[in-house]
Amino acid sequence: MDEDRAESTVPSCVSLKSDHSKQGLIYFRSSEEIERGEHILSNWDQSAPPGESSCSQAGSRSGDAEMKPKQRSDLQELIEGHKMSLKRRCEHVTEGTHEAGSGTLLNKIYTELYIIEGQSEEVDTQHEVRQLERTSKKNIQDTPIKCQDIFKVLSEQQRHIRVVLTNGVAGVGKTFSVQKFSLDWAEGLENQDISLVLPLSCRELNLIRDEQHSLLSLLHVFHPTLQKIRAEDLTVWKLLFIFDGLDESRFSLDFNNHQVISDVTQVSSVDVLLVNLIQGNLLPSALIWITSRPAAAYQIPPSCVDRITEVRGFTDSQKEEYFRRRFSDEDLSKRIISHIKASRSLHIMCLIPVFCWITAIVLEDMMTRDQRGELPKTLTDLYSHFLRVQMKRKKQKYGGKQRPEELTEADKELLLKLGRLAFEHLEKGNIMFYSEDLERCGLDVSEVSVYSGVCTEIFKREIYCFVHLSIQEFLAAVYMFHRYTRKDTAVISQFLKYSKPNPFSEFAGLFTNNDPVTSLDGFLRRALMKSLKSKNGHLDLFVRFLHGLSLESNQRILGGLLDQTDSHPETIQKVLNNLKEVNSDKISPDRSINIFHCLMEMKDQSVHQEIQEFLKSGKKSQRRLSEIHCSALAYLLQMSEEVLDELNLQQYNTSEEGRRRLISAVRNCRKAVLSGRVLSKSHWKVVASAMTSNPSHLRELDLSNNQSLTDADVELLSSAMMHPNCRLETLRLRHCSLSEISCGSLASALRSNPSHLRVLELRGNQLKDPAVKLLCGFLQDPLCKLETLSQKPKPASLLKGQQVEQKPPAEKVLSQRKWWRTMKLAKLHLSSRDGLSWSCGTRYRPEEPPTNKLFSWEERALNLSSVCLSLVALKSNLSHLRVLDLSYNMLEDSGVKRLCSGLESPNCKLERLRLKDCSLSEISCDSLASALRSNPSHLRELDLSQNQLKDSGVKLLCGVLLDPVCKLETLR
Ligand SMILES: Nc1ncnc2c1ncn2[C@@H]1O[C@H](COP(=O)(O)OP(=O)(O)OP(=O)(O)O)[C@@H](O)[C@H]1O
Repeated sequence: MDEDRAESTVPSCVSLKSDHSKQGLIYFRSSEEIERGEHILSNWDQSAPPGESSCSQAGSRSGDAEMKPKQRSDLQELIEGHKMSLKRRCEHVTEGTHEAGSGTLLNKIYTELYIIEGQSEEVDTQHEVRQLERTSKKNIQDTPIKCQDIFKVLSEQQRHIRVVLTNGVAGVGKTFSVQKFSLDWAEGLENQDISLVLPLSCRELNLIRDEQHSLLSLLHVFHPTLQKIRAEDLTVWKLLFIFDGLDESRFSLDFNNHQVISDVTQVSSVDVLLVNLIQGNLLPSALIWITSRPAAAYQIPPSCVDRITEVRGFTDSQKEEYFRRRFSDEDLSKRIISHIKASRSLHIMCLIPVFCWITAIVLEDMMTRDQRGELPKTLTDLYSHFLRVQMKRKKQKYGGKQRPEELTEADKELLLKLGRLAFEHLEKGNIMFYSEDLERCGLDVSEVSVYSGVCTEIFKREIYCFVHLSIQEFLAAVYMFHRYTRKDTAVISQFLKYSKPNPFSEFAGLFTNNDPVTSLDGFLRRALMKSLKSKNGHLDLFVRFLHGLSLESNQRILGGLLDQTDSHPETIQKVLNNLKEVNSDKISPDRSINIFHCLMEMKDQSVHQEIQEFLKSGKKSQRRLSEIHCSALAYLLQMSEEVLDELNLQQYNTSEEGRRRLISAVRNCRKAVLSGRVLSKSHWKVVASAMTSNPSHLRELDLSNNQSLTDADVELLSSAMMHPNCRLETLRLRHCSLSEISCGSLASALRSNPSHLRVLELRGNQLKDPAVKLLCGFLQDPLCKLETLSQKPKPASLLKGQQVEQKPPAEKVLSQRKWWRTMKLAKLHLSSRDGLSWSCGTRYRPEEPPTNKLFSWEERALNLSSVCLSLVALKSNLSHLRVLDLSYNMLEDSGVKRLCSGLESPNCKLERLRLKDCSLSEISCDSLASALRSNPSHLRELDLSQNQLKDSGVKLLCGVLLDPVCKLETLR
């Protein structure tokens, strides 16, 4: 691929530009092709479907009419010449393993990719490998789209698609898709309504980022076959510009503040031309396709994009097809496929095509030449073999006296320099580097290219980066492990510096003056701790490899690159024990899962087997699980094809830390009960990611009794609720001490995404009026179909009496004011909600008797809110409220009077009203009587028991009962 790309790099283009005789060669084509070109051009001119492109209608005809026959045939020749050139560039791919110039045919190895419309969340913030582990399952809700249909309108809802943004992690097949699309077009197979497909790699555009160009001259530079194209041709043709690899661009796109350019001959910088093209100022009818790794895609404002797609890599069947296509030897491909299927981590990783390529290289080499060796089962095995095969190829290519497996000192030096580069940039989170960076690590750019057997396969051109992040991580681990074996204290302590000399730390003594280098188990333990503290997991794979490299068997594969270490069985056992016992409190459960992966890299299967047995056994709650068991279980549950019905942390017999480690499994369950735990931000982040993942299975979440839930945590969960992927229907937040700020967050979530949440339980939160008022906001939603509005009863004795009477007059005034404020709110908010059980009162719990004044004051405030909420529901013209139970609340007569204004509303369909023990007097009976008379048709049950109604009050009610229209059946 790189060799083919070279044809389009500036140096080669420049030489073609200055030597026009070469163009004659390039433009050579057969007469059939010219004929076909004529046909295509006239076809497009006359029959482009209406609405496909404004330029294809108006522009082409006017241009066509004015065109002289000679001009026309020149243009057709130009298009045909471009097609031939593009075909030549795209039909071969060089995947690194091939000798220069002998690329494989793209069509031979190209395997259909799984591309979807839309994109998954999180992809940019999480480590890509772990991301893949999670997204490896196909989502039935995804809309797959074929590469060649990327600009096609596929449903009636869609309008003309002009700008497409395709996301995808490194090595997932974005460039291959671009190449396949271009080849199919150039061969006349697909998308023939497009006159010119113009791929422009962002990596190559970097080379002219300091130059000034017009769009026309830019095309001349990168597509020399189009030298003769004129400005007016560009405006009448249907063009497709493909900007491949936005993440590699070194220019920044400013969509807000830039020079507006609408003329293809106007000169400016590349970034300005790009922005104008994307915004449609320049060639508004041209189609634009941008591909990018997700982390860079944010540069394009969503308003400019008509369709987002994501290349997800290979599905399980596509993985198999890849290997079948790759090897003509059927038996070999069968053996490779069955080996991959037998190893879960390899199988998951093969979701990424570039990983399939690495696997194919290694397994082909081992299965065809080296029949004796054990086939790789872990990632460290595989990557060690990958490096070995690369070195072997280099030897075969350049010759040498020693056996291909043996490394010369120069080889070792080069690999370790590469390792240093990989390591230093990994620490900084960099995946791309420039020649200055190479030089800093003692790497000479020309030296790198001489070692093409190793380096051209590892590096891409121009800007340097490793073919895949995992290769960078592997080389970095090799480097760090080598430093460890050489007792390089400076580098090691620099790396592990976060917990340097603390005499009380668990690592005390590891770095003493007398013994400056740690033991293997101490070194690995500290590296693990460092990776566990990483926010985004950028050292996860690196530390997995470090553990894998501690095994002698892996060191051997690398043919003397690493000095043998103190890896005798006792030390290894110590490392394994450390992994099983490491304390990862306050660490993200996702990070903790990596501890289990480290065990697997060290080929310790015990924990995995024990958890498999645990899953098979029926007595799950009896078996005691250690923390590492919990991480393994969390991983297996998360990866399971089956979605778990319920994850209830309380049901597992383990420590608190063990329970916290299980939280990652929340991503693959329908109901999660995480109540009563002390959880930190990292845990809530996992819950939020479960709510927003694609697909999100979570329907019910019980977080009750989580006193550690902060406002920031509620905000995090609320914004997850606003996410379009979130399908949460029930959220229980009982006794979480929610503040007004938290209620504000919840309210805005409910308002912005009202369609899924049916049940919100806030009981026991001592919410005050302002908090309830905030929550009232979501009742405005016309979709809301509230059916039950209830406050949990509390013993009357606790609310009656002195506390209320003791309330100072000032508080009473305040209460009145609050009341009126909320009353106003009631007029504003007309709403209802289906199936939503609303409880916002405090529930009496014997262990917390409300003895202080504040408690009763809060109770009172709550009652006011309850009345308001009731009014809102009762008066709503969409009201579905049938049962209203406000028993045991200090409503008093004034509260009932206001409530009755709701009952009198013609919209009110209330059937049961319960006002038991609400401190009501005969005055309330008067209000209720007139309400019942004015709206007598619905109320069937009225409970006024345990109130001081007196005879006069009962008499008033009896008057209503005599009314023939009264439907009241039960009066208590
Ligand atoms: N559809 C495919 N069929 C066969 N092999 C593929 C396919 N897609 C990708 N590959 C393999 O994966 C490698 C990487 O693919 P590609 O360069 O297209 O990835 P990318 O998404 O552009 O990555 P990056 O973001 O790193 O540029 C290719 O060199 C090839 O070996």
